[in-house]
Amino acid sequence: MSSVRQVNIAIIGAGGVGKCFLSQLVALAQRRPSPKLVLCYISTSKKAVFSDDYSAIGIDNALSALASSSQTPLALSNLVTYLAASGSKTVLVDNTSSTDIADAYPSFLKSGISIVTPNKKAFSGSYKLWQDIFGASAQSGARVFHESSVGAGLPVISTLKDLVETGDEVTKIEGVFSGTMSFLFNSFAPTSGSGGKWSAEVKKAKELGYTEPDPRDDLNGLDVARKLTILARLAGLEVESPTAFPVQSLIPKELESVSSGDEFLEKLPEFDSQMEETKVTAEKEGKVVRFVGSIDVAAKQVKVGLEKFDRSHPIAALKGSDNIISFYTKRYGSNPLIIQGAGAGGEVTAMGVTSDLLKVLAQLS
Ligand SMILES: NC(=O)C1=CN([C@@H]2O[C@H](COP(=O)(O)OP(=O)(O)OC[C@H]3O[C@@H](n4cnc5c(N)ncnc54)[C@H](OP(=O)(O)O)[C@@H]3O)[C@@H](O)[C@H]2O)C=CC1
Ligand SMILES: N[C@@H](CC=O)C(=O)O
Ligand code: NA
Repeated sequence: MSSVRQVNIAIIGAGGVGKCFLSQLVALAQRRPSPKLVLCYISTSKKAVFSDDYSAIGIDNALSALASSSQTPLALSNLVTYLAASGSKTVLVDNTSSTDIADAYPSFLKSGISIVTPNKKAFSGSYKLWQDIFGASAQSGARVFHESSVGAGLPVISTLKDLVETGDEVTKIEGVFSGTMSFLFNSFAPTSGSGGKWSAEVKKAKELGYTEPDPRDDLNGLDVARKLTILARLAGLEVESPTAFPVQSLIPKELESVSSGDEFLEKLPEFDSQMEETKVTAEKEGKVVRFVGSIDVAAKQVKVGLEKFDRSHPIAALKGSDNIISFYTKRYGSNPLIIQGAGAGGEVTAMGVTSDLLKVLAQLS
């Protein structure tokens, strides 16, 4: 039986993923009355809702409370102090892509505050930050889970951890790791038919909530590089950063210095011919082009970029925002363990965050 009666929840970020997480939290609180989940803090980058006595913010009214609030977010060091002083077990849910918040994870964890997040920045930042995060967690007992930082809700991180922790030897990880890139190439260069214009598909991917807040973070290959950094570290490689290995960018050279994501999207149609050329070159060989990544654990090599595939290849045949991730291991031999399914989108990403929250609750009890 649970000894913890109440768990405080603090949420930062109420965008595409954050809103879906909130609705999953409403359902979770209804399904599982114990421990009582008390939302004591919620913020976006401009607004916040919280009170000195930690009184519960109605989870189902949190968005309207945020919209009408005149409070501004606490500075991160003050948020650590505020949450640590509540006297209850607390979980921070970081639904942003903020590097500043990621850099503060060790402080939250040292203060006993557990973290669940789809934000890749902390786990793909410097190797020192990685060590500080897991060191702080081991020291305080606070938990940290980040399933949705790779493959959205797909069980990619938990599977890799299980393989490693049960003593299997992971030799290679490869596949399609970006929901945005999958969607873009599946619709721009389909295995049959002609496909849409590159810039129009990029705009659609953003509207569907698949891209990073700034879609250039997807198109420059860094989002995939961040995911591979996380997986490589879990597989035992001390990768220093997502720029420590070759990463192909799909940003036209002429747009590299554009200042905002909006201006980038506005100008992108002028450069559609560049991606069209790449597509036609592959078509002349009877192939399609796809954006993939791989980690060769033995050779300690990680790479991210475009490759050509036969139309019958499982990577060429993906649909929508699907990811496909193959784990080659000693136990699985030449037939890899394969995980496939939607790799982006609010609901499936929030599902990974909610299931991480359940893991924390199980371990706090
Ligand atoms: N979308 C997807 O399919 C997937 C997303 N992820 C990850 O989930 C995270 C969220 O993505 P998504 O919901 O799509 O992004 P959105 O841009 O839709 O939402 C981001 C939210 O975070 C808030 N925010 C940003 N910076 C700060 C800050 N410094 N302090 C407080 N709040 C902040 C924003 O507030 P404001 O509006 O005021 O700026 C906004 O509410 C990202 O890390 C992303 O990589 C992971 C897997 C899949
Ligand atoms: N922008 C990312 C979101 C999930 O990590 C993607 O498209 O995969
Ligand atoms: Na995942």
